[in-house]
Amino acid sequence: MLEALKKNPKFTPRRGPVVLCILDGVGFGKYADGDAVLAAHTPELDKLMKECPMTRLKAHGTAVGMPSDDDMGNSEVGHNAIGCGRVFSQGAKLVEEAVETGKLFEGEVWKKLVANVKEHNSTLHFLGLFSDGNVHSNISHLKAMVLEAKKEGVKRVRIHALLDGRDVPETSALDYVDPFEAFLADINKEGFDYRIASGGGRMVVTMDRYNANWDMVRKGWEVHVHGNGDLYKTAHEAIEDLRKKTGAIDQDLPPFVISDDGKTPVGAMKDHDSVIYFNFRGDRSLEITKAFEADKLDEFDRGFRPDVMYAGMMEYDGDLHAPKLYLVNPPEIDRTMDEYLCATGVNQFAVSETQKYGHVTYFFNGNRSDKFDDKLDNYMEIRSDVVPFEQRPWMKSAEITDAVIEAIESGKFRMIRLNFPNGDMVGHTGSMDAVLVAMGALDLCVARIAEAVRKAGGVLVISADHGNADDMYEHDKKGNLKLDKNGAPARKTSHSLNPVPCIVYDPASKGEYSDELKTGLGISSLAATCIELLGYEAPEGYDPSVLNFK
Ligand SMILES: O=C(O)[C@@H](CO)OP(=O)(O)O
Ligand SMILES: [Mn+2]
Ligand SMILES: [Mn+2]
Repeated sequence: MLEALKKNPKFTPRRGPVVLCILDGVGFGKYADGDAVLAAHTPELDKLMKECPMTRLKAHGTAVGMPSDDDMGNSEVGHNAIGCGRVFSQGAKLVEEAVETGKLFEGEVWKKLVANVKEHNSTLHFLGLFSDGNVHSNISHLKAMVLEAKKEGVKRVRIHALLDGRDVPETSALDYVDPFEAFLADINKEGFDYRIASGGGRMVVTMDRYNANWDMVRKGWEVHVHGNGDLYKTAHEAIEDLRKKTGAIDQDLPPFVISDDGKTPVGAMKDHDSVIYFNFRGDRSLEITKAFEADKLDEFDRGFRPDVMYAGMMEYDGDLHAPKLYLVNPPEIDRTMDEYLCATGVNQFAVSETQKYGHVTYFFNGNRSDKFDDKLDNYMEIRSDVVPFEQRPWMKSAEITDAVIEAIESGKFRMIRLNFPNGDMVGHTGSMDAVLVAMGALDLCVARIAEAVRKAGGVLVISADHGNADDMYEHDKKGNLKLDKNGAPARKTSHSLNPVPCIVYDPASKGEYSDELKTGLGISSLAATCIELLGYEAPEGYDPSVLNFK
């Protein structure tokens, strides 16, 4: 148990709660073209930004523990940093180091997985997100593992490729598949049998999160494990054909299976195979991990369940200890703000809809699914619709707002945190028109929350975990707008490298801190900011708050 937080002598807390509102994927754009945050009708946000103390926070690259400042931010690293008030080297960086130093291959788990296939003359399978987005995975880690498998004499490797187009350009799958096929062909010249065996778009198969839509996992299981699905000779052919048939962008392409003879899948899993799920990020790894590991599974009927040795790239959940075997230790994120507030007896409320529910709970608490205190931690999930979000860009923003206002008015909670997914989830669809509606809906919700905070005599901190809606069009390295084949702006579905706002709306302020907030900080400063506004001193080692006390 942590020690209780110390009272901050410079600040007496307000009568009402501190409300931390995370606008997922809402940053300050670099280019006016495609900046839906700038273009949308958002009178409330505009007013708050003009009238309240405000600063910009870094939300990408090394400011959130990514390997370099060329890496965009994402929800995991963002909410980890916001929730624990410090920056830890994150999965992308830890795995990169483990691969580069060779530590990954010296570990017990790698050795066991390889020994297993050598002993049984069975197959080593790799399953994961097939891109270099560095949000969930990096294909360079896969390549290094494939080369090491070859070096260690593994005869047969099968790769199950989840197509991205969400952390990388929306129709870039062949830019990864074609060179990889050439890479495998070179290995096979030396007498090995290494193949891509199945795949599908990441928003259709396997990578569901927070129990939003288990049918995605069932569909993935069918093609990766059983080899049941539409058969193609190569992944290249599958992608081209499925694009033609559906018009879908990569993340939404249907599943496919590779077969040489049009009957037998090349990579169905068998007893004694080894399986590595090579994504390092946990939210979209936990369900497929459960499908492989659980003795009893209620979510879908697995049919034949081969007795495989399964390992993840990382431990995805520190409370569930899932998966049982993993290759790289996760960051040791401790002393989170939620845990400190529990130790101090502060009643907390966290809410979002399904798509981001784990962001304000599991990610916020350092990738732990349990509460720190059953009484003081109050979490609410509002079920997300299972629809393409460009068709419902308002998502559940009104319902989240209702819940937040009820929590404020109840007077039960000193600290309230929420996540509005719209800027991000709609941003990922690439639809500018839908994002404009999403931002308009958010603005109405922010106005309602601000009013409730004012009435309750509380403080509202508005910020974000990374950008997305602020960068809806592709630009080249010189900053010129890229056009698609029809001459329209090329749509961008991924996150951005942009900073995010930090607005402090404190209508009951007595002027204890300056209107000029600190500059040059990252989103890890939000924890200390909230803790100070609650009337406590930030714990040792926390990154500084944005407040300049007088
Ligand atoms: O949808 C996701 O999994 C990621 C993008 O890969 O987005 P976020 O980090 O905002 O959750
Ligand atoms: Mn996010
Ligand atoms: Mn996102």
